[in-house]
Amino acid sequence: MKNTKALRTWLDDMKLNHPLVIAGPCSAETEEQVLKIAHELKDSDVNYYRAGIWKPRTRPGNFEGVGALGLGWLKKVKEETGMKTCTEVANAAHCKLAIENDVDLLWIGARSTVSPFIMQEIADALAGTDKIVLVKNPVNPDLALWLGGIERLYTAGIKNLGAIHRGFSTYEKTKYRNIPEWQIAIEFQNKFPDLPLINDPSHITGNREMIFDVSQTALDLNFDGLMIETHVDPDNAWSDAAQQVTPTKLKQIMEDLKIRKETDTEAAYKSSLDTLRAQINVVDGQLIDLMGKRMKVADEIGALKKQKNVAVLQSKRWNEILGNMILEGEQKGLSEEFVLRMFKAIHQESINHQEKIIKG
Ligand SMILES: O=C(O)C(=O)C[C@]1(C(=O)O)C=C[C@@H](O)C=C1
Repeated sequence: MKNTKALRTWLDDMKLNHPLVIAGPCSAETEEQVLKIAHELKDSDVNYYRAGIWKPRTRPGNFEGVGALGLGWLKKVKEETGMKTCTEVANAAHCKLAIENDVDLLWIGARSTVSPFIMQEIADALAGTDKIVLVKNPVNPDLALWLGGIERLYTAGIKNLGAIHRGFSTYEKTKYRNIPEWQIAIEFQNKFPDLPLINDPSHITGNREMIFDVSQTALDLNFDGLMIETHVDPDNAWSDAAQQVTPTKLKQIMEDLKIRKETDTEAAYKSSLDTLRAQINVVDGQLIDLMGKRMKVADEIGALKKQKNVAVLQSKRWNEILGNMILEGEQKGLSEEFVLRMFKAIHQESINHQEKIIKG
């Protein structure tokens, strides 16, 4: 699968003057709830009305969705409000039912994207469809697996494709429910700049207070749209209560978000940007130069250790360096997370250099 302009035809054809918006409840609970939310979202920027009817849950015993019954409710949403509809599909039977019931857009959840067998089953079930199909990132931060899933659909003749970035699972507790790892979304765009990419701040944050901030970051990073879970009574939602917003709040978020343009043609802007980018080029060159110098010193330490048969890894010394660098970084406005990541990478390269010498 190659990047082509044709990948974004379905989105371009919508001729939107704002990001694509998908909103609606995490789960369809009752017909009344589904219709009430839909009516409240009818006259807004929302392009597709979402409602999960088959819900993959971490543990058994939780509400797992109303099932096929909800498809009739989505049909009613379309009849009564004119809004297009979408839902998650996770196997061939779901795909068949969703298509039969004229759901307009289907998405594949993170727990399905991880499984090539499931992705192939879904691709075969949807083969040749002109429905829009969006693929959420797998739960683990694996870009190749994400793209591989999309490619299975493409190969099955599904051409109206896109991706949803919903963040990644971690063992450690963070302020996010699923950490965004924005770097993966950036790499995604580098590989497929024309494949529509939607952000799902609801699953990234797990917390309605953080949804605006993550949505703005997504727009600042050129995302094409947002999927935001919306409920008339979020606190009493049957699933994911903490991350849903009310329709009124959603409208406010859409109003407050700043939509950035790709670039600006004004001469003064271009010239200032060129000057600053020239400075960045110089500093980047210095960084590489310094890294090269640091690794030469590491090589010398490696040679010394080889003579005396001393281990490469020296945890005490390394932890001292890390502690000092975090403190120094803080004074220069660098986050602890960044300093840790950077120095862990430097340490690994230093170890690789010394390993070459000690084994040589
Ligand atoms: O100080 C050492 O012993 C080194 O080998 C250097 C260095 C480093 O790159 O700073 C590399 C490996 C050790 O684990 C600790 C530190």
